[in-house]
Amino acid sequence: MTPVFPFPAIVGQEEMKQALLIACVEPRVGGVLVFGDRGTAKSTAVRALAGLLPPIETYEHCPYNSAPGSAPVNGDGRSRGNVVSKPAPVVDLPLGVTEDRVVGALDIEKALRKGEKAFEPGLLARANRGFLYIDEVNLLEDHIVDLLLDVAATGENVVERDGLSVRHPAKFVLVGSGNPEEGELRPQLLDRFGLSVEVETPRDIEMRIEVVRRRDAFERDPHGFCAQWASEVDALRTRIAEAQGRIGALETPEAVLRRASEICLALGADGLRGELTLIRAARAAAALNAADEISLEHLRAVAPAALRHRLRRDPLDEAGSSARIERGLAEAFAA
Ligand SMILES: Nc1ncnc2c1ncn2[C@@H]1O[C@H](COP(=O)(O)OP(=O)(O)OP(=O)(O)O)[C@@H](O)[C@H]1O
Repeated sequence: MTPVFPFPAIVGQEEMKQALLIACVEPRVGGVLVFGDRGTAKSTAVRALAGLLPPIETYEHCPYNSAPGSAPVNGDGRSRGNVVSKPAPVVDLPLGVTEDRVVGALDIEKALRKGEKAFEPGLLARANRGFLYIDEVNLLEDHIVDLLLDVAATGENVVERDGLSVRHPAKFVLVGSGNPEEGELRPQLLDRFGLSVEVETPRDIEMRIEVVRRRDAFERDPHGFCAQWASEVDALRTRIAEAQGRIGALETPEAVLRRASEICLALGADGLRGELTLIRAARAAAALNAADEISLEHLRAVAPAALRHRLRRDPLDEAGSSARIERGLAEAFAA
């Protein structure tokens, strides 16, 4: 099997990498949106994520990636096989996918052949305990995005139709990428993604050369290239695992809570998802930095990703939401 391009070998694109790491450490931040130019390592980064998460223990033939010792989903009597260790799943959701394929449906073949009412699990089952990736999420039908966001928020897929009543765990981090020139997401959907990052084609010539050099080295000898990066991948994997262990004990000082609300008020963010995400993301950033508590610096570092998609459009401000956030943050932190 050809290995995937290693995460730490991605040149630059720091905000995207940081947002994905935060989602690994704290999946409750909600999904991550990665919008920007084509060919800027968006899908490369998502595929590399699997290599950063600890493998999952599950049953060999379990389509839901159930944890060992858990009861079979809906009392399914099929043999699940032995417990094995598998890489955390990264499941692609293709455009034009049907709702049946996403949530699962009645197994027609079984229904016709044996008259049995069995459930054929969908992509949400396969993504359990991993990542669900939608390239060109802005081109996906709204009702599918809506459904995915619901399941991502609850961690459970409930199917009630065709005489079926099935409920199974579907805990995954949703990552959507797209190019805004090809269409935008409705604001209602935007707001329900936890973090949103912008990726741009690097203008720095050294950076561009480094991208080509690394990609070329990877394509010539994928195994050799991955071996060269193995210690960095290991170090990052350990950092994530340690952050996951540390995050529950992190304190949130009053000053940080207050500043988060002040920033959201000053920027006019809609609703309170902004504050909630800001604090969760800052806590994950602090855990990744092995800090004892969340600081104002952590808050500042994650604020653009947590808030840029939650600002009301201002038709008179041509600078765009990223520039508005930077201005707002500069004012909030100058105080
Ligand atoms: N910063 C980078 N570091 C390493 N490789 C990069 C970088 N930017 C682009 N690449 C390389 O460019 C190619 C295209 O990247 P990728 O397929 O991830 O793009 P994408 O952003 O998902 O684009 P699209 O939206 O068109 O699918 C890959 O071979 C990838 O390795």
